Amino acid sequence: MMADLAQVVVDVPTMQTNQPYTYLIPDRLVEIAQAGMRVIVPFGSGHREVQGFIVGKSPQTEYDGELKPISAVMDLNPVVNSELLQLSHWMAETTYAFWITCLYTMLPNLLKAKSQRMVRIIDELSESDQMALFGNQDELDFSKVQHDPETVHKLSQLQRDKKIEFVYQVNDRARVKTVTAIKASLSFEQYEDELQGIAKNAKAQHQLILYLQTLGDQVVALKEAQATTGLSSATFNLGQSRGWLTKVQQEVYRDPFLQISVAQKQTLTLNSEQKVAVDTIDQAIEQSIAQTFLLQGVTGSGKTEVYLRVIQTALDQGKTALMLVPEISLTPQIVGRVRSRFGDQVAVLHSGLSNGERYDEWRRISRGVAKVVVGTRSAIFAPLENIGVIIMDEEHEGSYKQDESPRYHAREVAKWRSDFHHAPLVLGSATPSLESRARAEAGLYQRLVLSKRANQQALPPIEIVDMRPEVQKKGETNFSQRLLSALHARLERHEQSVLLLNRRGFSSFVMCRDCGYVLKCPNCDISLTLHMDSHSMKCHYCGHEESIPNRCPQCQSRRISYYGTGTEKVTAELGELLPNARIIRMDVDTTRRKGMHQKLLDRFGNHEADILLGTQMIAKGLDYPNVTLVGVLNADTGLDLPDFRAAERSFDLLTQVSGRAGRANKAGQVIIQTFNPDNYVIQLVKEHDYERFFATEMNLRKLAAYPPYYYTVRIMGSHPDEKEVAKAMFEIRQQLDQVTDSRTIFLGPTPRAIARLKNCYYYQIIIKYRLDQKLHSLLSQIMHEAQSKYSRDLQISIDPDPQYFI
Ligand SMILES: Nc1ncnc2c1ncn2[C@@H]1O[C@H](COP(=O)(O)OP(=O)(O)OP(=O)(O)O)[C@@H](O)[C@H]1O
Ligand SMILES: [Zn+2]
Ligand SMILES: [Zn+2]
Repeated sequence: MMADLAQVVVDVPTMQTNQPYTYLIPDRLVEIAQAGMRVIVPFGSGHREVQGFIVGKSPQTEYDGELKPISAVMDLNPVVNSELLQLSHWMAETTYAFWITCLYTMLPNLLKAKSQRMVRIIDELSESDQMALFGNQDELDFSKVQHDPETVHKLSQLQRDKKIEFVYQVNDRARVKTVTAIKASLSFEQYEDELQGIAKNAKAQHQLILYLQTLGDQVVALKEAQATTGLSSATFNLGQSRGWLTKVQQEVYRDPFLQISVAQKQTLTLNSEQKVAVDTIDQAIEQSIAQTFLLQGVTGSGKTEVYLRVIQTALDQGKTALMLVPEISLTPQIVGRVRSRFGDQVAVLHSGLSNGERYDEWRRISRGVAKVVVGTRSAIFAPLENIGVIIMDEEHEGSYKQDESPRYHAREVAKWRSDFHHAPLVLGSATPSLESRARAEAGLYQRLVLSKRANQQALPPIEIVDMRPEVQKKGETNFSQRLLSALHARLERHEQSVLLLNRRGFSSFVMCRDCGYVLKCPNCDISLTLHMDSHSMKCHYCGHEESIPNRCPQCQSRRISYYGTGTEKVTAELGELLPNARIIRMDVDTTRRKGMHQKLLDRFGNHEADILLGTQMIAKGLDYPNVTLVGVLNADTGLDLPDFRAAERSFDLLTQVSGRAGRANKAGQVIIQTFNPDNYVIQLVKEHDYERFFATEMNLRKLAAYPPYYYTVRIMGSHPDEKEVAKAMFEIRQQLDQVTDSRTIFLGPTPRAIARLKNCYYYQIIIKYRLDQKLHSLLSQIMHEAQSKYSRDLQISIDPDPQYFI
């Protein structure tokens, strides 16, 4: 027999089912079914039905095996195009994720529909069957009875007798939003005739006709027509009954821009460095070259303007553009800028959108209506065709890596799409990740430098204030004399200040308040993490453990304590010190409600407050001309986190926040308070010297065998029983030892920082390697075997290039 076959990846996320299954395409679906569509297929035993994706079709083939047919198709057009289909497969391979999970990751939530299986009567049933099964209805929701074996048995008998059939009601949650709209039904002359026929005093009818004459072929939302004419809905209803107009349902897109204030449109003349950058990237766009550029520009150097110009070039070439930002709430102004330049062609994708808004934006993109996409991490999967350029702003940000499955890094996906479309990729940052900077050093990326601020001013001078004498003099305080008088001066000059309270790693480590000493692991030179559950200090790398000290090992002070303090407390302290200052506090609590983030920033932008005090969320992307002072209350918290990227992250954060001062015509100043004034990170931030930081940090990474010299992978195991997970992880370690390259380095297994979470114990192995041909397939094999080899409750996950080691 000849038949069309489809390869289907089913929505059963286990390793055993992580491959396409072959199904028969029934005759009625042959014309419809295509790769990239969602389908319903029978799977396993009994009446189980699952959703899946067609990932491939094979033409008419001889087959004699027992193949099951696809039950239903959920889409009329593919929801995943062939590029994204290939990408999903690559991603599943490289991130050790299930293929089905990767496919869903690419789609808006609303498309993750559940289907409902209904039983429908097609021939008359016996009175007793009718009543027992269906009552007065002629349909039955199968999920309500599927666990009752007697009913199921009865139903399958009836199905065999062709008395009933199974149908699928796809409860597609994807709902298109519509509004009532009107269009004119008559020609201009016909309206003239109608005008003759209405009474002179029927003013409203008169006006309606005149309005309809202006419409031509336009379809106008009823609301809008009412607003324009000032006529009531009764008048429009009358017009409809007289045959003057027709009402139609018009599809609308929910506007996700309501929250975002659109910045003024401005035309800037590029400075010479900007011009070189734009010209170089333009050339790659025009010649379709998949070159990666590292746009390394100091804070306020006008990177955004470069992005906007090259997006314009892509559009001029009839292509599209994709721009990623780390978190819309971190870079709220950028969306406004893109939108003001490119208007309705822009679609925005980020987690702050409702599911409906997200779905609408996604449709605008896949239909080719939106040609520019701005969005956060998952926007990298935007179904744009013919991409001309991909941009990643703040490319060093950790949020570009997803920390749940699939554990992809948007930068790697961007690279893949850049290759696919032969389009350049632009990585922009004032503080590039060491990985990217090193690749530029090696010539893999082309480096473009913006060394000066766009406003022609110098970067703001940075002053370091040693908090140890301050605290000794005045006792516990968050404000040095120096910072207070600088704040005072700003109040008098009606200028604004930004204060950063660094909460990174809050309370997780122990520091001496007298000498700044931080407890470190004797083996790894990485700070120990406080574990309240076991009342001890632990190293997350080698497992070293010691008790929480009472006295500082360096200066014997008793003032060694958990370090950290909250924004609320600090705001109150500042309120007492500067009673006349108007302060806006910005942290997770004050920005929890939708739109609050933007509201607070707008208030600050309108100078309704003098001081913006907040956590990391205020450090990036803000561009307010009146801000002339930036204060960092506590530079230390991030410095000694038990993570080899701790120094890099601190350097980034301090540089970024410093960059908020003096961005327009007024000069800026920065004050950084610290208990570790001699720390190299703080010193190099003060010098605005990213390049030296890069060189210094590279040396340390080389010595300690960390990225970018080595790649890292983390294997994580969890189980409700600690013995089980430990045993499995030690076995995995042995398995790795036997096969992998001798230069590959293993750390662990060790318990994780939060060793017990949701009643599961977590152990990890960290692998550092340079070239290891066998490692990838071995790790895939470990994933495959985990569920069959060990107890069912053991969960194994593999994270390539983990961003956080805590
Ligand atoms: N060629 C130019 N001439 C005048 N002003 C410019 C020029 N280019 C950019 N600007 C202005 O300089 C300011 C800083 O630019 P932008 O915000 O793009 O910097 P950035 O490099 O993205 O900085 P950051 O990394 O700190 O966010 C903006 O207000 C922008 O309008
Ligand atoms: Zn001390
Ligand atoms: Zn250690």
